[in-house]
Amino acid sequence: MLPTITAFRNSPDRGRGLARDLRVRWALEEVGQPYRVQLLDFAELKAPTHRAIQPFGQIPTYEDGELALFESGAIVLHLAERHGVLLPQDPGARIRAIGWMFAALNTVEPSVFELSLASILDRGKPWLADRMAALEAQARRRLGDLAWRLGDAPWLDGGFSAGDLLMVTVLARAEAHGLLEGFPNLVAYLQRGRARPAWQRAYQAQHEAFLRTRVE
Ligand SMILES: N[C@@H](CCC(=O)N[C@@H](CSCc1ccc([N+](=O)[O-])cc1)C(=O)NCC(=O)O)C(=O)O
Repeated sequence: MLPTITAFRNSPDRGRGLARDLRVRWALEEVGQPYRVQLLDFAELKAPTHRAIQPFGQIPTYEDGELALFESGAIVLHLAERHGVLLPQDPGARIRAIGWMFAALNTVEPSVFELSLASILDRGKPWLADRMAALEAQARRRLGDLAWRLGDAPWLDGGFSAGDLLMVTVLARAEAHGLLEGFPNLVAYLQRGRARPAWQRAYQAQHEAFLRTRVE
């Protein structure tokens, strides 16, 4: 029985590769694990059956036999550990790579996601412009720190790791907000991630699911 993930039916990102199942699809492709996808609409997301696995009523989830996981970062970590890929064997390098997973999800992504949220929740509010300016400045501070640390290196710490996989997906959202302007090394890093055949297979699969299920 193949592992099964959940993803959006008729994704609100309109196939732009921003929904968080992409990072799980990418990790599955990197470790060479075939998988099934259960596409959910918003009502199914919030149904008790789905909430039994994902208490917040979101995608993605990952099921494999008795194992049921939520949190895209945890699923990527599980796949990396189970398949012995995406994380170095050396204990010090391994925990540093896991540290970059946390940095992607806990330090960089929040400032970028906050911008996405404000542009939706505060749309039309008189304070939107000021709030977006403040959020953009905060996000660009984080991205500037990341750009400085990455420098001209191909990946964040040695070879490509699960930390890079998550960071690349965070930068894709930053790019969608125009936040990578002025950070050419982050643009190159993002493109390097997207050039990986596993990313391309993952994106193609997610995009095809959108095209099959989109409602105009
Ligand atoms: N921390 C969780 C967060 C998962 C999450 O945010 N899931 C979102 C989809 S990916 C985030 C996302 C949403 C929308 C777009 N978009 O472009 O429209 C892009 C990404 C979801 O299910 N949202 C439905 C809900 O919360 O009710 C994880 O990493 O797994």
